[in-house]
Amino acid sequence: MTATVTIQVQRLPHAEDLPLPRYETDNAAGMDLMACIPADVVLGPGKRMRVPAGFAIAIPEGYEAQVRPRSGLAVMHGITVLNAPGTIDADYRGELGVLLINHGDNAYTITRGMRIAQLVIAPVVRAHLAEVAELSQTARGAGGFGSTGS
Ligand SMILES: O=c1ccn([C@H]2C[C@H](O)[C@@H](COP(=O)(O)OP(=O)(O)OP(=O)(O)O)O2)c(=O)[nH]1
Repeated sequence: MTATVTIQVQRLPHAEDLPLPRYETDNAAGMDLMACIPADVVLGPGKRMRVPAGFAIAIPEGYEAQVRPRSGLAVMHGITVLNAPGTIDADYRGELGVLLINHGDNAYTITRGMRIAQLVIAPVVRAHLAEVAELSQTARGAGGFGSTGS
């Protein structure tokens, strides 16, 4: 059984004709985000842009939202989320933005209402940092970045 949480959403005036994000299948983890742009935008190879999503949300304390790429756009056109996963904080009340980048070889046209990314709601654990002079020993120690081979 999947946990659910209620999130208040405010549709912004420039998004009145667009649907709110929704889960496309019964068990989808992410709600698709739409491009809330007034007119088509051509994203050239290597170019990036902040695409407004047309709404703001109030995430309950203890949760975050993550802006993640859509695999279809990535595999077919090289379009992805530059800062994936984008972090939407529980105390953010501004319009959600999707930072898209074109890693493909061709220009890609983003149209109003196009589903450009997905929003995943996740629980947050906050850390209390306890400063110490030395950390506990482990077999790995400081090994990382390929230390175990390929
Ligand atoms: O993909 C994203 C990432 C962030 N945000 C919004 C919500 C988030 O809560 C806020 C701040 O994001 P982040 O902490 O990643 O940005 P920052 O560069 O550290 O800016 P700030 O100093 O405002 O925290 O911007 C988005 O709309 N989309």
